[in-house]
Amino acid sequence: MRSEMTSAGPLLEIDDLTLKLQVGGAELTALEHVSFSLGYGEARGLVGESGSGKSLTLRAILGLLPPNAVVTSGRMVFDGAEFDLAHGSKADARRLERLRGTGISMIFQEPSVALNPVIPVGEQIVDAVMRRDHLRRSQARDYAIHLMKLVGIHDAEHKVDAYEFELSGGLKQRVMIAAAVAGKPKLILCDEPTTALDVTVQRQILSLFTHLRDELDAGLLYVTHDLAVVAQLCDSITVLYSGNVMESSAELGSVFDDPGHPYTEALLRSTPDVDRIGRRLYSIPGSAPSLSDRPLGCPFAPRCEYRQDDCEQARVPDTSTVEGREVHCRHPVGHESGRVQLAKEAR
Ligand SMILES: Nc1ncnc2c1ncn2[C@@H]1O[C@H](COP(=O)(O)OP(=O)(O)OP(=O)(O)O)[C@@H](O)[C@H]1O
Repeated sequence: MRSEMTSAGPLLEIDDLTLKLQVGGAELTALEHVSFSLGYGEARGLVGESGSGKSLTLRAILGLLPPNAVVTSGRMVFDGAEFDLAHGSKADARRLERLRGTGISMIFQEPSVALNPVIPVGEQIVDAVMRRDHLRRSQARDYAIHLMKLVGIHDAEHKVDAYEFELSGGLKQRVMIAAAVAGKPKLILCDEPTTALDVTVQRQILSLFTHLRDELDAGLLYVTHDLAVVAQLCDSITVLYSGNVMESSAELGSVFDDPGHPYTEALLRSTPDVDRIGRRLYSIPGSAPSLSDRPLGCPFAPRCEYRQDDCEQARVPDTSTVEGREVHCRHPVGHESGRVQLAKEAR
């Protein structure tokens, strides 16, 4: 567990982020009162099924939202500097822009989207280095080659002059990781960076992240739907469902051992596990609501095995703390006798 606070507080704090999307004349809520924090050097998994609002959360942090998105509330503190995400001034937008690439970097799911096809990949890393350090171009190139080696590109002296179309998917992703760390960011946002890769390369990239965490001491906010990835890489976890935080904890192990929210418990049960080979994998019944069809009460209630009448009456409780972590549920798993045991047996 490497989560650390400085006396000034965490590296990143997101507080009460609510985001609406204008779609066909309607205003749809995509994120509702989302809050979490990340310590210096900490890796937090931001987890949830497709459409739960993970990418929009990252985009809000970067200030790169789609044109039909409106942040109606939200405050961000990054490395001691405060940003009003809802009513940010032009000066705030310029401060956020300055953070991109130096204070905060992003690694995307699909590297081809982020890499420029007509500029050699090494040049793109050099540009990122020079945004941060006032080096001569030849020095920046040497540093780019060093970074390419750091991310496991063997013949970096040659690959530095290659174009992205000449590289395999795994190598492209390594180049993008090198470009993302070139500006020595304090925070790296990762949006499912291994999803587009085959399983063997996925594993290599994940161990690269583990290695880089030791080298760089950067905070990592890692978006994924895969709890096995979170288990390998992260210290802490925030579980999103339909734009709401369901459960959030600085202690990943405690959530995996005793999930507090029925949704977290269902996600864990539906994660493949080598110990359970041959046993049928649980799948959560039904599907997540669309933005235009969010239920009045807890959004997970229609799929929840433990739902009670009051779950469908009003939104999820604002805060409910169960043993040091936030669980936004009226009837958390383990709070009623026998629940934890039942959940464990089911897993
Ligand atoms: N610009 C947009 N206009 C309309 N709807 C949008 C827009 N961007 C995102 N959405 C919707 O908002 C919801 C949250 O999207 P988001 O991309 O954040 O989900 P996600 O958790 O990252 O999903 P995935 O794992 O599939 O990438 C989804 O229902 C998505 O379809």
